[in-house]
Amino acid sequence: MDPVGLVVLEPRRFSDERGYFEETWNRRHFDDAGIGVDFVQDNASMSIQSGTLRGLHFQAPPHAQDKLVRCTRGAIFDVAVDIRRGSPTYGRWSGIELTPENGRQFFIPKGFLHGFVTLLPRSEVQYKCSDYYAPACDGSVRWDSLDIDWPLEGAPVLSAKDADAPAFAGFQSPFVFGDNA
Ligand SMILES: Cc1cn([C@H]2C[C@H](O)[C@@H](COP(=O)(O)OP(=O)(O)O[C@H]3O[C@H](C)C(=O)[C@H](O)[C@H]3O)O2)c(=O)[nH]c1=O
Repeated sequence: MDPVGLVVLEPRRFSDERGYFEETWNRRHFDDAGIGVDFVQDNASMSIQSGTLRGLHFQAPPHAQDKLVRCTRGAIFDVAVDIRRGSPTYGRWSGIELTPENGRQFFIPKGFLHGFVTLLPRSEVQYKCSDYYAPACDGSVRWDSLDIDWPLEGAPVLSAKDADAPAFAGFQSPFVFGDNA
């Protein structure tokens, strides 16, 4: 059972002999789907090597972030883990391959860990956030301390921060299921 709250979107793509056009973000589509969210910050990251793993991260309340993630170059395997205490899917993960070709976007609400591993060199990820960067609220969990099937061939490329992240065992989540803090 996939964690409740995660949404995969595939914006409509208008193709013609020049290529394609798509609306990558339209607030009406979220409103129509009953997802009330205001994004305030766009992020982008590029990872030189395939097998680069960024995560698993979250921002704690009062600056928790909903995220809308897409891959604009290369390919990534994007992962979200439910860390809302009391959730029927607490600790469960869901992963999806995002590429410029499939055009898929992954909506990850507050209360989830987020991370991804790149599947091709020089992969670029762009994602919208519903709150500003708040380093004092930044949190992380070790990428390999959950039963996530990362599509990796060997050890990932990690930042020092991610290499030293605490394990999920004993993690005290600041999120409560049903509390949209
Ligand atoms: C997230 C962020 C970072 N920074 C600065 C802080 C560092 O000096 C530098 C690199 O940050 P970091 O190593 O945390 O970047 P990632 O490892 O890609 O982390 C991100 O990747 C995972 C997958 C996420 O979902 C989060 O958005 C975020 O944690 O950018 C900023 O200035 N603003 C920001 O919003």
